[in-house]
Amino acid sequence: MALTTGPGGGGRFSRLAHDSRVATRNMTTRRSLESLTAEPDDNDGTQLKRAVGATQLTALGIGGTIGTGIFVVIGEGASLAGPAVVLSFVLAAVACMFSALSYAELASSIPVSGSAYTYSYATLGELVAWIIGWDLILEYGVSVAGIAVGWGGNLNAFFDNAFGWELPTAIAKSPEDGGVLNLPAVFIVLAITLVLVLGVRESARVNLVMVGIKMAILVFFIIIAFANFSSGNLTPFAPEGQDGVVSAAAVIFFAFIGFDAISTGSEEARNPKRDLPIAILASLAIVTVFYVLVSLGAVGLASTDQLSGSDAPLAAALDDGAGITWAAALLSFGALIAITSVCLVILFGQTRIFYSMCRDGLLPRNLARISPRFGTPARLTVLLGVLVAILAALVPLSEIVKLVNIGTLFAFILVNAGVIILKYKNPEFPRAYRVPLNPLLPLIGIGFAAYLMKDLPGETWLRFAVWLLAGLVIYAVYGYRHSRLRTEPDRAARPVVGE
Ligand SMILES: NC(=[NH2+])NCCC[C@H](N)C(=O)O
Repeated sequence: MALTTGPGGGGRFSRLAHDSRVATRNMTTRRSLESLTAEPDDNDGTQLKRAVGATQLTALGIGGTIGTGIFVVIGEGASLAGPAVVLSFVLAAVACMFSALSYAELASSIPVSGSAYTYSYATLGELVAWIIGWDLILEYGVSVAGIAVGWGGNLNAFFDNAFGWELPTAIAKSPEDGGVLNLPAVFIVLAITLVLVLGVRESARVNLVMVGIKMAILVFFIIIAFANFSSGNLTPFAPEGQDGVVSAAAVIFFAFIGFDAISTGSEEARNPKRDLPIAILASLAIVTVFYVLVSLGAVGLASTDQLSGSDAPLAAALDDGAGITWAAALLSFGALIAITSVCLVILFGQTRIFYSMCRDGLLPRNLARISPRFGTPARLTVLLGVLVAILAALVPLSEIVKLVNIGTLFAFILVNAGVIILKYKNPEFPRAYRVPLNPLLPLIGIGFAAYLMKDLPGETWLRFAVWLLAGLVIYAVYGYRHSRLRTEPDRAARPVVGE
């Protein structure tokens, strides 16, 4: 699976064999679709094994998705929407569905790693590719910081429920939440960074086990919740009305991000054209069923105040709501495992995307150098790990969630646009899976993403604008001039390894 091989994967290097016709000095320079998808013409010994089937890809999607959102962010959703947070989950799922169709089409048609960054290099040109790559750094890198903060909250819930003891606030919360720094969040990020540097051989089977634990814990929660369901908790159902439901959906959206990470495993898929669409759509469907049942159980088990006042709302629902402390301890332990796996998958995905951008020359290429000792891009992994750890130490979760959401919704818009562009500009390009009713469904996908984006607060928009602006400046002073597609058209396809 994605994590069993070196980042960037070897196969794509040769597959990106450069098409010199596109090497114009132009920011709309595109990679040709044919060169992206052609079979490799040389063998450098790093060809990824196409060994992963639909089930394991689906597990990768679920593995990268179920985590902080359902275990933690549900609390903020409940504070915005009340028990109607269940409807927010449904709304966020529907919004994702349309974009998932577009991801399915692009992932099956351009089954190389790099996800939306690669797709937009092919369909929308280099400038847009850079913007989306920079945006994906936000989506992946920054979200790992958020996920780590959620991990810390569940660690404390576990200590509390299992031993009746908690880490002091000063070292367990960000300054904005009344602490000094969030040490558990730093710990988990650095631990995962270390594992990634050492060369994580996270096999598809190990991922399957983690996903199994996650799902078992959630089934356990659903059973206990429905057995202790008290319908009195459901009133008033939607205290903030429709606005509350939509604002909560814009935040809850975070829980659904991750099915897109399947596209980073594209190169390892045995039968990408068939299996990628299946895995993307199936994992979203399975996750949705779980989320709706879990959120319904949670709002039946505990009051809105109990859910929204906790760093680990599901554990709090079992403890404060139903008074079953041992179940709360078990749940927070399960949450730790669940969130660890999301963290690992997403930080890995981040190093892979960053690596692709370095390799393409849009970021410094020497950062992408592979450590001969570990066989991983150690330098880049440590750099990213340290940056993410600093962020995790200081920033409160709810800020990170909103920033990640706006970035991801923006990526969804570009992916939907890519599908529409592919239909008109490259109509004859072979596609194994096509979004039905193109351009209608991708347009609906864009509409939903914009709808949720507009519900995020003004300061989130401001932070996002600053992020994009910083990205444009970096592209202007660095990426535009160092892009390999432009500077070394003939070598752009080669790996950085051994340089
Ligand atoms: N590509 C990403 N940003 N993934 C973040 C996944 C977050 C995940 N859905 C969670 O609730 O924990």
